[in-house]
Amino acid sequence: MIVTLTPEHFEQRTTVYGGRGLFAVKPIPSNTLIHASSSPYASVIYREYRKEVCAYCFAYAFEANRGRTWNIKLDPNGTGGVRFCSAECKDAWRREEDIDSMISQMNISIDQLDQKMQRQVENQKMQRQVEIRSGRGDRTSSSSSSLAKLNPTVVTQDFIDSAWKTAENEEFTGEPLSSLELDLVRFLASGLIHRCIERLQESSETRKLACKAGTWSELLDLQNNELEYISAAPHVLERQLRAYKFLRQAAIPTLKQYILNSDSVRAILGRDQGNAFGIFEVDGDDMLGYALFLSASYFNHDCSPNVRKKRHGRSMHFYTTRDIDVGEELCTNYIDIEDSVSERRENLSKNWYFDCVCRRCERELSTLRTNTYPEAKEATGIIGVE
Ligand SMILES: C[S@@+](CC[C@H](N)C(=O)[O-])C[C@H]1O[C@@H](n2cnc3c(N)ncnc32)[C@H](O)[C@@H]1O
Repeated sequence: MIVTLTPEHFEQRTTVYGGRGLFAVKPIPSNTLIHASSSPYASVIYREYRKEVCAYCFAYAFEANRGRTWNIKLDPNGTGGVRFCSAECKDAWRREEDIDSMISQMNISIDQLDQKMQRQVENQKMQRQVEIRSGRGDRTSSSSSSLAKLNPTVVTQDFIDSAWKTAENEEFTGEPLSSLELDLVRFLASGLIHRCIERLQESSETRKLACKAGTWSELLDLQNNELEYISAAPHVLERQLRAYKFLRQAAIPTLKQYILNSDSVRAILGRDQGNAFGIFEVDGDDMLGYALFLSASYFNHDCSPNVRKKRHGRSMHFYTTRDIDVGEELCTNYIDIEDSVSERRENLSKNWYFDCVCRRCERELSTLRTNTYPEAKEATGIIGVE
């Protein structure tokens, strides 16, 4: 399926190295805005930043407000730490995002379950100490995860499927979620809420607003990196399973149907990795959270990119960095392109799970090989500097 993008400057095509990419359909001058992805489908602001980042436009208080937190709260009690930089942002968020108050209700529910888990663990610890002191308990912990029991040597799709199937029948137990896991729960909830709104209000005006972020089928059309990601970082699966089980327990009634099985959650998680963008300060380096912008997920990476991205409030904008010819692929950079070729390739392989095929890598690798093995150049005649 081809996603609807700003059609004026480019089209989506299959690349020679596999997968899809965006190609210029006409000459484009440098510094042209070629695409704006107006709102994320799923997003989260990290817990530690929630009082300092506007929930709607992602403005960072430390940039604009000289180090103070934002004081326009979602409700007078500051429920869920959701804050805004202005009354306009609060209104827009309520109108466009918090349809039927779903986000507000989910935030409250997540916080309540988290607090309940914290209290339970405190009580269990106290109980245990009493038992140990009175000689009735031993000092070893009996908790072990279902994942540890499966103990894979190589992660396969079967292994992942079976871990998720098991989780579908398990209650959330054990340690309370870490901040990272709670952020993941909120990220998943925001995506599921968009999906729910799309279903609930298919014929209304509200749906049009909600769909600024895109549709569920557009999300499903993104590249799914579940196997690559879990193979590279198997420990992450446990974090995902815990987030899913917690979410199932915390979900408000309207969301329950989307998490009875794990399909929807896995669909979002599989697209998160390899497609999500960091939400950075506009003019700084702090990463405040992350977001999935569906229509912006077709720019491939190049170590000499011809497109740069810049966040404008809630939207992600893409500009050409030089004049572009018809037929050229439009690429951004996913990583720091000041790094050496080895560092870049290691970063892309470890964190993005692909071997970069860009011309700059090819050229620099070639130089590296020639310098390391000069005889290779003589033998083949094909390795050399341009
Ligand atoms: C954000 S998606 C880009 C769109 C993707 N090509 C698709 O078909 O959906 C990132 C994925 O594209 C591929 N990709 C992007 N840049 C690449 C590059 N320079 N070399 C090889 N593969 C690349 C990788 O598979 C990567 O995980």
